[in-house]
Order: sequence, then structure tokens, then C-alpha cells
Amino acid sequence: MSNSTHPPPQQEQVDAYSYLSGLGNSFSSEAVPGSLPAAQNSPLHCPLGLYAEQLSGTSFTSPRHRNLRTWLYRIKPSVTHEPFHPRDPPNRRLVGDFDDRATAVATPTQLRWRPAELPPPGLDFVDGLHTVCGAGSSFLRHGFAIHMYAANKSMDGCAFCNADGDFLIVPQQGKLLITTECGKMLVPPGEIVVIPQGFRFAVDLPDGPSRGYVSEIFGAHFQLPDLGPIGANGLAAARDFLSPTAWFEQAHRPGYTIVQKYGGELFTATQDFSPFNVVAWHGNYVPYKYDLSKFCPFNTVLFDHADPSVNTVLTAPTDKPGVALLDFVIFPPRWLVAENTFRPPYYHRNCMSEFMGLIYGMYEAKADGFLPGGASLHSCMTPHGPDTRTYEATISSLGAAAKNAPSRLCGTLAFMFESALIPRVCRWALESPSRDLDYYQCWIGLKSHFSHGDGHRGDDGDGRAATTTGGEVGKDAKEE
Ligand SMILES: O=C(O)Cc1cc(O)ccc1O
Ligand SMILES: [Fe+2]
Repeated sequence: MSNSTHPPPQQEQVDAYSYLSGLGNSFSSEAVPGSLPAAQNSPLHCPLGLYAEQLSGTSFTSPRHRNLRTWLYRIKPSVTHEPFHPRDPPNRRLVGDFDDRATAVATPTQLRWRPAELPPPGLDFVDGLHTVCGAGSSFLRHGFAIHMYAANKSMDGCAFCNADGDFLIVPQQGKLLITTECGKMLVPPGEIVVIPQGFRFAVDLPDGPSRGYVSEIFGAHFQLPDLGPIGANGLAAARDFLSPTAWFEQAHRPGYTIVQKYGGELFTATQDFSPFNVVAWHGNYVPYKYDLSKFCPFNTVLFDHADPSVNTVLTAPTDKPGVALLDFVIFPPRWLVAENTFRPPYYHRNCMSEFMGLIYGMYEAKADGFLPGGASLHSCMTPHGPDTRTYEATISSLGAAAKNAPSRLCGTLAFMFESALIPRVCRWALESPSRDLDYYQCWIGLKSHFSHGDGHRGDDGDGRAATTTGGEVGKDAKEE
């Protein structure tokens, strides 16, 4: 059915695969006509001799508007496997509980990383995944983790299953072909994919090496943000989220391995069949992908800089209204039209913690040092903002007319994972050779432009010039 030339209604052929459009919908999909039971979930005999299996993403008793579950009709049920054992070798760079200070530590320092080197040959998505920072605990069902991955090998004879939380994956380089129990999705850089807790999936690399970012949330799921006064339309539209259509493999697969992440540790169990043996499914708990170029940005049209929440693609809420466990925010190409306004991000300190990545191009707040595939972390109340070069270029010699003219920010795509929880940072991330230990220098050259009536201007206010690493301190002000 997924390779039919005439997809059935509601099914869209987007790339090599067919998808179902919508977020939060109740979908159904069958790879063989008639394989989905009619009118009930668990008949005495399922069509074609399939087993019925429910995958629950929320407690059975969650309120109806939040309740997520899917019924999978499969050739053999998931339970048909040998016992779980700790995986050998383990991946010691995965964390699911951030209370252990031997692993992850608190630091208010501004952190930045250069893009990672490509990994040694033979690393798949599971081995290429490492945690950068996070908070809370998968055991307590509250918290998040931020991982990065770099892989150069397709997963072979194994599937991954994350019992801890949902993965939101942001490929930065190299397409991902993700096979899930609901079907297949192709995810190039510029798109994101969400694999909810518990789904088994395998990552192939059809383009060769791939690297990117992953946010994982414990005890919550992503949803679209409320739009408030924006109205009924704008930002990410539900119909642009695409879920796979049923696809299955039937072959005997001796030694097939399920790699289960559970409490941040990996376990394996073998079975003699592929977990991608779901012939039909229906429900609202599904993996999905989203093309970030479909995002419809709203922004300032007269003056001042809007808070980045205006660019929220998906949010995972906490119990406090308006406070996110994790927001996924993008900084897409767009027009800048604000008048008499400092258009780059403002200097700020935030009670939320901000992890940023760059998919391509240059980020509007950083003229240097923040590169595609790199990352930064500005934790709770840690000051940050545009680097010296960005600030000086923005306020420089250009006439007011040019500064007020509309300009199009092109060829750039940055994003932010923003959380109300304070992350601890993994020791290996702090000690990584990719860490940019000079990051703070990008602000050290910011000089005083202060000027007032006593004729004393352009220094730090105590008569001494500000120290800097190479900038010409106070020069502009004194030359005015
Ligand atoms: O820190 C950052 O670069 C992200 C960010 C962007 C912006 O436009 C406003 C606030 C903010 O935190
Ligand atoms: Fe910020």
C-alpha cells in the first residue's frame, strides 16, 4: 500500500514514502487491505491471524484530550523475545538521571562547542549518541536530556527502543531513514522527527555519515503551542506534521536484537523476527516528522525585538501554565522590518535554560564561532547575547534609513531547546576537545558607549578604558 501509485485519501506521497498528515489525529493505516479489525480493537480472531497489541503513551486514565495510545496488529507480539541483559558494550555516555554528580555537574558558565569530528568508522546511531546535559530523572518521569549523535553506519539487525522518553531528533548533516513500527520516514536536515517513548525504530543512513541533535523528554509529550492573540493559524500547522503509513517485513531474522534504553542504560534482548512486523495500526500515539521550512513565522512589524517564544514549533508542558519542560524553537529565514530597533537578539538573562544548535548558515547573534553542527548552552540566569562583532556591526556607520529598511535573513536555520529545569552538564561534554574554552572572549570586547553631559564618555566610568582583547576601546565614542 505504501508504494501504491494512487495513495488512498488522506495519504500523501512526500518523498519515497507515503505519510498521513496531521498532529494529534486518530489515524489508521493498513499495509494489506482488510488487515485492520473493523469496529473493535481486540477481536477474538484478528484479520489475517495477526496479534493485537496496544502501545500506551499516557496512563490509561489520562484525560481524554491528552490520552495517547495506538493499536498495532502484528505478525508476532513484541513480547516474543529472550530475556533482557545489560548491553555489551554499554554506551557509557548516555544519562537518564542527572542527580549523579560524578557524571554531570552544575555550571553557570556560558558554554559553546565546535562541531564534532566525524566518528570512527562503524558507529551506528545507538553507539554514536551521547548526552550533553539534562535535568531530572527518567525514573521520576520528570526531566529532559539533550544528546548529540554522530554516526556513519546504518543500524543492522537491531532496533532501538527508548523506554525513558520521547526523542525529538534534529539531523544537521546526512539524511535519516527511520523505520518504525508504524512505517518508514525519510528525514533530511531541515526536517525534524519525533519518536515517542516506547516505539521501536531503526536508523539507516542512506546518504552516509549523519550528525545532529536530540532532545529527550521524560514524562511529557510534545504538542503545538497555543497561539493566543495570533489566532487560529500560524507558526507550525498541524497538517504539516507527517506520520508514516503501515509497512512490515515478514522474513525470519535469527539473532535480531532489541536495544532498550531504560533508566539511561542500554539492555538487549534477541528474537528471531523483525519488530517491524506491524501490518496495520490505528491510534493517536505515533511517530511524526516536520519540515521546518513549512513554519509560518510571526514577528515584530513595527518596532522592538520579539521574545523567541514567538518561534515555538513544539512545546512539552509542565503542570504550570506557560512553563515548558522543553520548548523547541527555531530561528528560520524571515524578513526583519522593525524600525529604530536593535534587530539581533537582545542581551538577556533568562530563568529558563537555553541550549542552541545550528543546522545551516550563520546565527544572527554570533558573527564568529557558532558553526553548523556546533552547540551552545546558556543556563538559567547566565548572561548572554550578541557577540562584539555583531553588536558593533549593528550599531555601526550604516545610516538610519538602511537600518530601518526591510532586510531578509536568508540561508540560516538555528534552533533552541529551552527548559524551565536547570541542566547539569556531562563531564565528557565539559572536557570535550570540541569545547570552545574561549567562548567568553566573544563578549569581552564589548565596550562602553556611555556618554553624558560631563564630557566624560566612552570609557568604563571610572576613567580607565575597558580592557579588551584587540578591540579599540572607546575609540568610536571619543571620535564622535
Ligand atoms: O539567546 C539566544 O540567542 C536565543 C534568543 C533569541 C532571541 O531572538 C531572543 C532571545 C533569545 O534567548
Ligand atoms: Fe537567549
